Amino acid sequence: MPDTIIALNTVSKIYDKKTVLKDVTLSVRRGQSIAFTGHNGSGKSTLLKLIARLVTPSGGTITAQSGLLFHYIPEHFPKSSLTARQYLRHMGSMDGLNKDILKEQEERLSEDFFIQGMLDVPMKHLSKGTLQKVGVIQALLKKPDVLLLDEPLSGQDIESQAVFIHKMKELHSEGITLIMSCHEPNLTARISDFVFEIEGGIVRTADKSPSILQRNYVLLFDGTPQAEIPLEISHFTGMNEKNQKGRLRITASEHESDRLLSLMLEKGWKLRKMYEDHI
Ligand SMILES: Nc1ncnc2c1ncn2[C@@H]1O[C@H](COP(=O)(O)OP(=O)(O)OP(=O)(O)O)[C@@H](O)[C@H]1O
Repeated sequence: MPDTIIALNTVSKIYDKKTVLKDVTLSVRRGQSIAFTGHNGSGKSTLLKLIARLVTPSGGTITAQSGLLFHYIPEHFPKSSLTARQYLRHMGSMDGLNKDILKEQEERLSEDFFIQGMLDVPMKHLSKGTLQKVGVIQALLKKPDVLLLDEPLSGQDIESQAVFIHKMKELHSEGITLIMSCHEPNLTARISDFVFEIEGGIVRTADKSPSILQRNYVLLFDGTPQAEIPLEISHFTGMNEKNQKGRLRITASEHESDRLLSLMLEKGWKLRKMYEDHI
């Protein structure tokens, strides 16, 4: 296939005589966003590690276009005494970034993920969700061609998930190839072009249910002193008036919610809560 950058051909992985993955054949094209779902222990992490070349297959072949920069974000980070800032500076300089660019990237990305206040805390004291954000920030200091993420949404609160989904969509639109594992089918449906399910060592395509894609969400925003209501959102039907506490409640379709979130964050609002509208 012309745009194929990674190809797995009848790949298997056996651990201690147990077959975890069997005859996996799939190809990944440049710029695709792919998710693997499956029960605990089904082999999602193993498949990501095989693609990242962190483990070797027991059978079959994995080929990748030469010169691609891969970044892999594990599900669990080692607990380190380094602060997040020290870790990011160290990893960024290993990536060959100069000090000024590194500082600018670190500031911008930590703002995007709302972790500015935690950059000087030793990583051993950070929560799983915050460590995952540090991992994503590190992976984006120098943009990779392929970003592999193991369970990036687990351990994140709803606000962080929304920010994360927004960021992944942005990276996808920039042409970065995204390959992730995820437990949450409604979240994978929002980020991924293709969802694969792993069961009994077999990898097969899973349906992206259309009903998932037509949900409505209620978004509650807190205003900051500079917050303004973006002109572009005047057509949103479920919008109430800014109340005395400077809060705003807006209902948006699944399709519109990412753009709405992006516009509101740009205009100085903070997402307080987001939930599915069942009415
Ligand atoms: N290094 C290893 N040595 C032996 N067995 C392993 C090793 N790594 C993974 N396994 C086994 O392979 C199977 C698949 O593990 P894997 O971590 O890939 O699953 P997963 O789908 O990512 O699970 P989870 O959703 O819990 O993260 C499990 O039975 C696991 O115990």
